[in-house]
Amino acid sequence: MRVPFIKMHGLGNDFVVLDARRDTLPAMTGALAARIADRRTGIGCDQLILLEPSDSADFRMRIVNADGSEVGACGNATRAVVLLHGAPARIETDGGLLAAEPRDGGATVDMGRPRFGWDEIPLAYAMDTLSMPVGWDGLKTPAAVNVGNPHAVFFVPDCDAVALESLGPRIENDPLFPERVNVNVATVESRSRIRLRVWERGAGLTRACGTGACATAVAAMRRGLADRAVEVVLPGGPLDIRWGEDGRIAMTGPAREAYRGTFEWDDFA
Ligand SMILES: N[C@@H](CCC[C@H](N)C(=O)O)C(=O)O
Repeated sequence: MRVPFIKMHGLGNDFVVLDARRDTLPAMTGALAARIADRRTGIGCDQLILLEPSDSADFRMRIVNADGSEVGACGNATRAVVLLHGAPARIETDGGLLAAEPRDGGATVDMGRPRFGWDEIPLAYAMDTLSMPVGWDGLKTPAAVNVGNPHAVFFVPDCDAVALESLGPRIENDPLFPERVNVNVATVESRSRIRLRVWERGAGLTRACGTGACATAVAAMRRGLADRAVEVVLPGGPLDIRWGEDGRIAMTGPAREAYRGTFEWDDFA
């Protein structure tokens, strides 16, 4: 069976989007998604995105990491799919209901309210999540935030100097995080600008992570390091993050369609 796909990205965090609202597709499995995501033998992407019909929203978005794990949130993909939708949309995800609207070649997404309880991250045992009393080599006392998915945020003098390729997978898979974790290293440059690199759970180093930008901005604001509106600059470019008085996070940034194609489902099944 030949299946159409759309290749999209948000600041270089790239996606293969399959639209099962229109095309009837066989069931997606983690192994199949991982084969499609493979950059040498598949189409290649950080996340596979499946759009499906929804009873409670305009459509449902499923998010599968390159390693085949299905997860609750992806900020960059949310901007990409609302751009594709071409109109304001309510989107059902495993991490909650999101409202998003296209804007200037990108989108603004209401990412909802962050959660800070140790069991909501989740962590393996109770501890302070604003300044966790733990460390891995030079990286220590992270903040933990759940924005539909789990994040650990480390504030460091220079995020470009951190060996994230080696520390990222160690922290991601530490038993302290029973559902693994996305690892963020951030440098606060001013009260309105933060530099950020992210080792993503299930995908490794990516050029940008929307939920990572939200988690980092909120952690910096809670620690009194930043104002309620910040520019978070990732290797792929900047995102505008605002944490409203109502507790909800608004993320604004670009998204692009790169190209469209088809593939033979059975080649990957
Ligand atoms: N790229 C994403 C996050 C994708 C999911 C993440 N790797 C996880 O496992 O939670 C973003 O833009 O937020």
